Amino acid sequence: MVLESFKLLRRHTVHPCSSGIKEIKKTPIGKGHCGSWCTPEATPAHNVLTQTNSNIETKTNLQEDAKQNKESIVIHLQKVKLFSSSPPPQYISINDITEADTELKDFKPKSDKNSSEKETSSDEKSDSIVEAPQSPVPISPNIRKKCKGFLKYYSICEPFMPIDPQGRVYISWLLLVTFCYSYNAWCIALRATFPYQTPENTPLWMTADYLCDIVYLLDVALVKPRLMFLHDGFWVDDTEETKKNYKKKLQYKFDVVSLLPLDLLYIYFGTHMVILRWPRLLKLQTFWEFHQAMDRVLSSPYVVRIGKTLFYIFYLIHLNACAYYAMSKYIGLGSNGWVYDNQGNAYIRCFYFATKTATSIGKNPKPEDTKEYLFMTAAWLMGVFVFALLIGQIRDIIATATRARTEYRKTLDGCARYLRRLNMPNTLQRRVALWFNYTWSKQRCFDESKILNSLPFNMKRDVALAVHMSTLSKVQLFQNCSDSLLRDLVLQLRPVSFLPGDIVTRKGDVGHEMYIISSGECFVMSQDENEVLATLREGCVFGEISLLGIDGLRRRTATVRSRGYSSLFALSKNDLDAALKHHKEAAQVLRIRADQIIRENAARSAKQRIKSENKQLSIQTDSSSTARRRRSSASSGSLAVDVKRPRSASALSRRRLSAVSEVNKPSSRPSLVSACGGARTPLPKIVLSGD
Ligand SMILES: Nc1ncnc2c1ncn2[C@@H]1O[C@@H]2COP(=O)(O)O[C@H]2[C@H]1O
Repeated sequence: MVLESFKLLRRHTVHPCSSGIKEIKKTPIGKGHCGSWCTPEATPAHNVLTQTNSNIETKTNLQEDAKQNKESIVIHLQKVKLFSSSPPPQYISINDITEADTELKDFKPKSDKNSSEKETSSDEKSDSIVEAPQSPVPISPNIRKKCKGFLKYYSICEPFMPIDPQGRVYISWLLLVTFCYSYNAWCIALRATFPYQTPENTPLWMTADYLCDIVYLLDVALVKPRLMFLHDGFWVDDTEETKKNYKKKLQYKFDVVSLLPLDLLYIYFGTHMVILRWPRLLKLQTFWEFHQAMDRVLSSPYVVRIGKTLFYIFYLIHLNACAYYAMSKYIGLGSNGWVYDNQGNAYIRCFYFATKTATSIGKNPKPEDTKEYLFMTAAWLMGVFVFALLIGQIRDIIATATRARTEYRKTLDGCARYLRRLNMPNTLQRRVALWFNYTWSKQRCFDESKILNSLPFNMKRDVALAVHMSTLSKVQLFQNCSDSLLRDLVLQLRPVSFLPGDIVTRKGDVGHEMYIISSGECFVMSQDENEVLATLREGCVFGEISLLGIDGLRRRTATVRSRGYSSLFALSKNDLDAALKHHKEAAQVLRIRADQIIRENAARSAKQRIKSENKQLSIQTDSSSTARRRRSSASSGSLAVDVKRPRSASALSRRRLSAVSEVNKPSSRPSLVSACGGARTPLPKIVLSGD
């Protein structure tokens, strides 16, 4: 019996708050309406059988024998849900199991043979299928349909198609609703106060009004109820659920009230009572939603933020202008020096007055009675508090937009001031300024890690990988090693830049970092720095020999100079050691390359030593033979015949060689530019570059 119950439970997991088996039919199992992995069961409204493949059930305890103590047996079932919120572990008594059994029996006659087959097959599948994670952004229905051009906007008209809240179609719709909202916000106050609605143009105004109302209605009835939403980390795209979700929101109530047909009272009051349309102003949330969406989507959201703040400022001035006109009309147009004198364009004159009172105190028409004094006080207070706030907001937005540049300027100025105070040479000051300029133009920031630190580790790594991918893909060291080496190292790489001629590593220094060239070129210089041994380009690695400590070698084996402006990634010894500990193959590659370079350098210096020894030897032979000649000529006296002694062939060739080397020897240390011209591409086998 117990075993049977277990089998039963394995096949039909009863959700702890299951309300009835009949709801199975309602609940789509597996993929949702639009193919995403959000099942309505993940929403709070659904207390139905949980049959997702992702649920792993673990039986933890069977307390006693079921046959003997049927009612006291408690099976502790802990449901571990991988991809949805897990309810607290439940203790289901054997009664519950029996209930489940009966529910199943009730269910079986209704379902046909196929369905039971389906169940078994879905059971089998549940063991084998691994649930794919849902896309972090909802898959836009119009993208799925691959509609092109204007056709994709058609999807919004399909009544059963869920709408992606981040998609372009929805944002376009929000733009339309926001336009209608702005029309209402501006025109209701304008028409209610100024005499711009006349019997002749009333039909035009009313047509515009009702077109906007239609948009409002469509928004409440067709669009908002189909908006996908996030629940328990899943995008819910079941239209029943999206509808329920919308109805639960406060926004729904405001949207419905905003559609109140108070304008039916026109029949009683007349069409000039435009103020009856005030509920339309309650759709403010859509206006905000539009700006939020634009803020998310646009590459420079500062424009949207400034636009929104300007909208508020102008709207407040507009309301002030309407109030001023209404007040003037109430007191009597042109009846005293403060009120509007009914001259010129009424709206422009009143808007000008409202702008003046809101932004300045003094030099305004003097109020003459209590009402006017109250109006002016309110206008000024609004100017002082609200406008100051809004203008401050604009300043903040601009400051945020230019923060990185401001910080860069601050650092540069601080550094320049410091060098000037210490009377540092002008050339050094110029170099520092150049370095700042170059680093800023390349990286747009000085500390990359500061920006990325707020991200979770894996995301930070992905961002760093994406940013540096173009360079890292050219590093041969990473190409032959496992991907995880790249992932391990990418966050440890520190971007550094060098100016033309800058020394990156100096021969004989203790090595603390190795480098990967991101852009630019570097020269590996010979011992006397007269010759370029190798030209390293994008993707090349250098500075590793002293870090590997081969044969106890901890010092730099060569001086490396930046040829022009160059950007490198520096990797510290500790980070390299940590990475190589887990990536033996990379350690091997580096070691082989280092060995090869050491051997090449040793061979080269041995050759040079022999060459210089030979030179010295030939100089010595020459000088000794001259001395001998002098001695012999002195001994033979002036009458002695100067007989030339034949020289040995080796001495001759040595002399010729030394003559050649004298010709070839550069008169002075070559400049880097001349060295670039004759740059060799040495060690073709060992340079770790993409090309
Ligand atoms: N002949 C060479 N060809 C290419 N690279 C070299 C050569 N000699 C030295 N290097 C590189 O220059 C670096 C200088 O610092 P390291 O000795 O740490 O590591 C050295 C090598 O990576």
